[in-house]
Amino acid sequence: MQTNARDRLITALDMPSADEALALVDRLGDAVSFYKIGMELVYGGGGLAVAERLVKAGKKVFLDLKLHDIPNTVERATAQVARLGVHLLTVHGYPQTMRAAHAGRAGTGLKLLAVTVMTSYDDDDLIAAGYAEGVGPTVRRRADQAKDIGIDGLIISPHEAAALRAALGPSMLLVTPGVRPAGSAVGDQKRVMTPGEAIRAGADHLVVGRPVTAASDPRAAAEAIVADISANLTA
Ligand SMILES: O=c1ccn([C@@H]2O[C@H](COP(=O)(O)O)[C@@H](O)[C@H]2O)c(=O)[nH]1
Repeated sequence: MQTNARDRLITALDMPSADEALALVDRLGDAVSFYKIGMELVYGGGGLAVAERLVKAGKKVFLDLKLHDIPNTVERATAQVARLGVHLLTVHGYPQTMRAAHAGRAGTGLKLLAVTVMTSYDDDDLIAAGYAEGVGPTVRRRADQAKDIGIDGLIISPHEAAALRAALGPSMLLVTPGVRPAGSAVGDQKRVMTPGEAIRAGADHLVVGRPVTAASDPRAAAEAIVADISANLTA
């Protein structure tokens, strides 16, 4: 588990271009030590180069590609991602996919996170997608399967963190998007908590995008989140 409050915050660099992403990184300076790079920046061009540049600059990088394909493709793609030197990679929490990614990262330092149920989903969304069990049991099933396969951590919402921490123990990394500082817009997220609540629930890392990237003063927004994390780590 990470004890440094600043390293608990992962800022999502959801930006359309490498230039805009790097300008934000400059603005955030030492307020942010851990970045998430996802589909927008990768598909917009330059996301993987930004990832390598951040790693060289001493930042931690989480590549949020949410891999899901046939096992051969997932295994080989994971092995390629491991060559970038990033710290974390997401794959969807399906057993076949998780096993393939686990094989693909063998012998590397890359850690894998399994996406359980997207934080923009509630029970009705899952049922509409054909999963009649709802959020809680589906997250738990995927979490247990991930642990059995040897996956390092989970993408969950803060709402599931306390129960999973109790069930899975301290070594499973619990990474929670769906984090909103008090008073900030929830947007398309449905299972949310504040940074302090998420930390108290047992999350290791909080993923925060728009509350930082869309803030008029992103550095101040990041510092306020780190302060909330810090206050609740020591409480
Ligand atoms: O279940 C999930 C999985 C991934 N995400 C990603 O986290 C950030 C959240 O951004 P906000 O702007 O703070 O909502 C974003 O990059 C998502 O792709 C998630 O939200 N939920």
